[in-house]
Amino acid sequence: MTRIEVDGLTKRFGRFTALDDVSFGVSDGERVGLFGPNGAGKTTLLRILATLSTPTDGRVLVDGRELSSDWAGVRRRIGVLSHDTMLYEGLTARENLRLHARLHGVDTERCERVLELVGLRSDGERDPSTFSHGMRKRLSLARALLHDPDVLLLDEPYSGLDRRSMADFDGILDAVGVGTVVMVTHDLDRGFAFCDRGLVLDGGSVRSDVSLTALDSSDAFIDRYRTAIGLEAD
Ligand SMILES: Nc1ncnc2c1ncn2[C@@H]1O[C@H](COP(=O)(O)OP(=O)(O)OP(=O)(O)O)[C@@H](O)[C@H]1O
Repeated sequence: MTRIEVDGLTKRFGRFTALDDVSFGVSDGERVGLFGPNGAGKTTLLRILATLSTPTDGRVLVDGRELSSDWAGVRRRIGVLSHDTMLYEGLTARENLRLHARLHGVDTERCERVLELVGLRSDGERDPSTFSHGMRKRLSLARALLHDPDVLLLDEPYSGLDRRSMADFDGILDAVGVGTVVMVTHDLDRGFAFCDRGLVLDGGSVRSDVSLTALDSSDAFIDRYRTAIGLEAD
């Protein structure tokens, strides 16, 4: 089953084309990494999938629902972890989650479940401004998971995390069992380990669509990545 269909997506900022006629599908349960150099268009693409930005041309369907005509229906199916942690200062971690739960019509009991999932239950009464970077990321992930989404969209989930926290983060995602994940990352090794498939973007276009499960090492992927963006493979 195709969860996400991206069809002829173009995004222009004034005269600048950030995404140029991008098309691909994401199957149910697939973990897709969006890779590419700075300015490739990765975040622009993820923000459109997340309904945080609208395309200039083309369309996106999630479970057959067109994003532009059923914004709220699509939004209910997706969880988003972006650079903006969307946490309110002055509220405890638990209060932050409860506020989001109320705003999105989610049973507040669910807050305890997601705090447990991300390993923060015993820190629920703390102000997130006193949290480490990794803890704040996990709390943001808890918020993204509150409404039990079918699709998770993650923008640079590993940035600022040490290797152990990265592995913890992957472990949480495995435990949560969200089927379909689209992740932007610059970490080719980590992306290779987590994702089934990698789309390499450059200059607003998909340069390569790589089955990561078919490759036997991240080095093989890094070679494919370098070739896709016009760098010589080692
Ligand atoms: N709001 C905006 N107004 C004008 N240009 C923008 C805007 N947002 C993005 N761009 C441009 O679109 C291009 C793609 O940006 P985007 O953030 O999607 O790249 P990226 O692949 O995520 O890069 P990075 O790896 O550096 O985060 C860049 O050249 C960027 O300057």
